[in-house]
Amino acid sequence: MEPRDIDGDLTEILIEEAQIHQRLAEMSRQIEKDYADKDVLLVGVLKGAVMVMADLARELTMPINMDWMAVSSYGSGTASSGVVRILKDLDTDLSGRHVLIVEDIIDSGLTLSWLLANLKSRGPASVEICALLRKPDAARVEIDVKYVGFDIPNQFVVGYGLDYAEKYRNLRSVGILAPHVYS
Ligand SMILES: O=P(O)(O)OC[C@H]1O[C@H](OP(=O)(O)OP(=O)(O)O)[C@H](O)[C@@H]1O
Ligand code: HPA
Ligand SMILES: [Mg+2]
Repeated sequence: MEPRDIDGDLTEILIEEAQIHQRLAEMSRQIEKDYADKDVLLVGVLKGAVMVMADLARELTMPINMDWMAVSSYGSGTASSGVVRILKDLDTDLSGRHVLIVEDIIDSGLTLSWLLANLKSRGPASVEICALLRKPDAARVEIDVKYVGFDIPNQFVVGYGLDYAEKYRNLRSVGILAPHVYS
């Protein structure tokens, strides 16, 4: 049987695994400084942020708490539906907590602007955002993001947690999905 090679579905590798880890290390040093005297709660946004959360959390040398929320707005397409649904809520009470949302990507910004407002309404001491990727040319809302890994072109990317129809999350690098896969 032919090997089923998912790399063949990419037109280009955008960010190699080593670059991701190097950047996450730099971001972690900044987070350690900024939260030197604070207990931080990392809130990972399922499912895309699983890889970022796992690697960022292990790179951080300070004590942290972790919790997860599942929201979905893309379903099995390549464009945001604009409607954010909570599929799983946090287990943690946010009152008085320093929350750092961990995301894989900010595309239109609709998911995070909704999530930010939702979490801020729960009485936390602070809420900031850490996102590995951001598409500046796709922004439909302005969001104040404290930690960003890479600004990328406005193309649909997969890998390192990011999916197309639930596939490609296990690629170690981030690449541009070939249009023939989804058109
Ligand atoms: O800035 P936006 O245009 O709102 O897009 C970003 C969001 O879309 C993706 O989630 P998705 O809905 O695909 O869920 P998933 O993480 O389970 O794949 C991604 O993980 C972000 O949460
Ligand atoms: O470019 C993307 N790829 C995968 N999932 C996404 N969710 C928002 N943008 C993207
Ligand atoms: Mg998705």
